[in-house]
Amino acid sequence: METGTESDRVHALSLVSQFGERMTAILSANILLSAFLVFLCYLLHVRYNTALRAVPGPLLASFTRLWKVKTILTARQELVLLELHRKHGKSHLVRIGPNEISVSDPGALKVIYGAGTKFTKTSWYPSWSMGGQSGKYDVFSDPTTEGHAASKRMVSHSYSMAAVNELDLFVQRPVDRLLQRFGEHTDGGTPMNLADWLQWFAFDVIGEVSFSKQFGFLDAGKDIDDTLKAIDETLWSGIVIAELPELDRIRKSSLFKYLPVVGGYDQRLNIIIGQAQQVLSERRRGREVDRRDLLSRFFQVQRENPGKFDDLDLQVTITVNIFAGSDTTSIALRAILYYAITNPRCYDKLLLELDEAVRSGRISKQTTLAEAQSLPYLQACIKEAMRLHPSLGTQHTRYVPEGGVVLAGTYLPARTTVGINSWVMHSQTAIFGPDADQYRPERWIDGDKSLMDRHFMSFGYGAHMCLGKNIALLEINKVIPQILLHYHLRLAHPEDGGWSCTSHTFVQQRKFHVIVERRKQ
Ligand code: HEM
Repeated sequence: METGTESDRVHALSLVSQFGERMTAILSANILLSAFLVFLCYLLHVRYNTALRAVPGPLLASFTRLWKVKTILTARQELVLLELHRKHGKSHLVRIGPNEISVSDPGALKVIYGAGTKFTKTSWYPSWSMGGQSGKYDVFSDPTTEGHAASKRMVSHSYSMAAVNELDLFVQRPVDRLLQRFGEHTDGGTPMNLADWLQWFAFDVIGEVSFSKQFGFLDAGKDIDDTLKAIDETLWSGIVIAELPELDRIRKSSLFKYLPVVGGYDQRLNIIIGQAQQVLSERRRGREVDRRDLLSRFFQVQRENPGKFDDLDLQVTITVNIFAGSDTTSIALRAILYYAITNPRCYDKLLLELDEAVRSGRISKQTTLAEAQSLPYLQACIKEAMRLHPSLGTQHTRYVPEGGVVLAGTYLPARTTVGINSWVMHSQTAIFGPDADQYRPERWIDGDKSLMDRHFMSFGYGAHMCLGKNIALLEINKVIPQILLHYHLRLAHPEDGGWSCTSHTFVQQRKFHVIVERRKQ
């Protein structure tokens, strides 16, 4: 009897236990199912409960910003955007994030970026702050209209054409050094990798014009202390943080450095910030310079505006020059030379114009900006290369202001992120002609130049137009004619296209090897 009771109890206990296990399994399944349904509802909400639902684009992009991050990590985001706009051409809008639209409508350019616009820079920008962990904004990273305007007021005069004209000699020094380096590659010398040499040149120029001190890349003929490698890695980390600004908020955490791609961002950024700090302290300690470089102009701004432009302002302004002004310019230089030498008809025509200008005395040995700008075909070649290969591969993103906006016939509510990519705008056949995807400098001579100029975005647009544009143009207009007049260039490896490109923020060209021959003068 007792034994029977015991076995009944064991049986009952086992039933209870089985029941419990089943209930736990059912509950777990229910919780999982509920979580899945909640997640599904969230995704559907993100995808459809918005005015953006009608805008075409990749399905995944409408659910998550990770689509854009993935696209960036493919290293040719501008080509992906180009392809999407080709596919959805009629709409002029492509949804590339749950809350982000890429715009190709030429009419939207003025609306988004034009004078008096209420569109503001997005959370993409602050993570690029050259103040590093101090959080101090520079003129590029400041997302506020007021902050940006105040910084710009302080420094813009130093970048004016009048100021830049005084920088001619600063640029000539690195030009001379570069020409010498070209000479070392002639007479059966090894092909010259212009991807490297033009980057070293552009960095040395920025050193000269900013603080009268070259980085020394042209002398060393190499990336000293892997500085440029560090900058490149910083750009990779920077763009991922810019796309996922949540990461910016945990940058100060001690675990941040262990994250893939973004970890070590500040340490690398500090290499550039450190260079600017060193230059500043050298000058404060009395290093003499006999010329008016940008730093001496910024010191003057500081003296004339006590309390309004402190040392940190000065430091971020110098740092942003290095960051924004070097790679961008070298990319433009590579593009100008690449497209010229790979299009023999244009190359011959350009050389004819340059040789004739020398013969007639229109340009001097150390070509000045004004002289170069008087040569229409050279200017057309510069514009056309910068149109086909803009230095920045990113969208210049802005928030739609209060009240929303109608772009390309679609209403977009306030706080939608919108942007135009210069690669996409420059491919618009309505503006640049049916052969917009071809290199044809003549379009800038026989086409509607004014219309094309109004849609040329390589230097940005409107209030945030590149501050260093005049400096970049000075560099380009001095060095390109001088190289072409002295040396004949041809691709060393035409069979593989002559270069390869990868883009993070900038669309960098690599392995641009050329055979250099001295030209008969
Ligand atoms: C060919 C060379 C260059 C190109 C293609 C270029 C391109 C650009 C573009 C597209 C922007 C606007 C970005 C945006 O709105 O998101 C910009 C802004 C800027 N660039 Fe350049 N840049 C070049 C050279 C330089 C140089 C040489 C400097 C400095 C010495 C410089 C300093 C700046 C600064 C400070 C800004 C921020 C302007 C603002 O937001 O008000 N850039 N640049």
